[in-house]
Amino acid sequence: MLKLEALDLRKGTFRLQADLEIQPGAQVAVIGPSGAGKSTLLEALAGFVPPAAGRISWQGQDVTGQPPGERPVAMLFQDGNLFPHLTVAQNVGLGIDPNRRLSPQEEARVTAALARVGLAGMEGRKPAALSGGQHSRAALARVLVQNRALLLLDEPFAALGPALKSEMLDLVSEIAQETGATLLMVSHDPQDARRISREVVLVADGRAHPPAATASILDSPPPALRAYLGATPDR
Ligand SMILES: Nc1ncnc2c1ncn2[C@@H]1O[C@H](COP(=O)(O)OP(=O)(O)OP(=O)(O)O)[C@@H](O)[C@H]1O
Repeated sequence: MLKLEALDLRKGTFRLQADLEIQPGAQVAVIGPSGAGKSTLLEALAGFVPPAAGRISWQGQDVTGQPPGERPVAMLFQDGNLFPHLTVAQNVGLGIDPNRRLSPQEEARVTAALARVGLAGMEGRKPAALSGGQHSRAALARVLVQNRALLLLDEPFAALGPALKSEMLDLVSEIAQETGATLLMVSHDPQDARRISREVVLVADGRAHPPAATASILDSPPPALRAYLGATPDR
């Protein structure tokens, strides 16, 4: 499991604390008011924000001091971050080797990942020749080839229209189930949480709270979430 013990994260005067556990294979939505620390939490899990105190462990192994590349973590960002001068296959290959020197087996992994996300035959295209949804799929393939146990998604599909977003969420959820990966997804849309997550980590009031059942937290939100949800078109 993913275990955060007395974790204390700082960014300037901002402070976020966390004491929680997430079971392997869980698909958890991370929700909370703007500026509450959702991205900070994911950045700390990925190794980009060294904690001021506390411990992060995965399957009993302390990863608190591990550099990002050595953690069992792959992260998908909102803009997908594809390099415009590289082909789709080259962009995905970066997930395996930043220098893009791939063995034939690794090339085959890239091809398989592209097929899995519905981009078979588009290996040689440049990102400019992809639609928004295809862009997201390529970015997801790059995460897939990394074969990491923890997938962190920071509002990855916010720029897509509702139908496309639902399609991508379902694809991510299916892939996570197939690979057994544990999924943490920041979202501003409660419907995203309802769609793929049975559990929610609420980040509010300086704390990332232990996972709670999605339906119960969204149906009767705690005060810290109520005002924020009131502004969203959930109900
Ligand atoms: N470099 C920094 N120095 C000081 N404070 C920072 C820095 N970066 C972010 N913060 C503050 O840290 C807090 C948490 O930011 P974070 O991006 O994690 O929030 P969030 O919940 O992801 O917000 P949003 O939903 O708006 O994306 C915010 O109040 C922000 O102003």
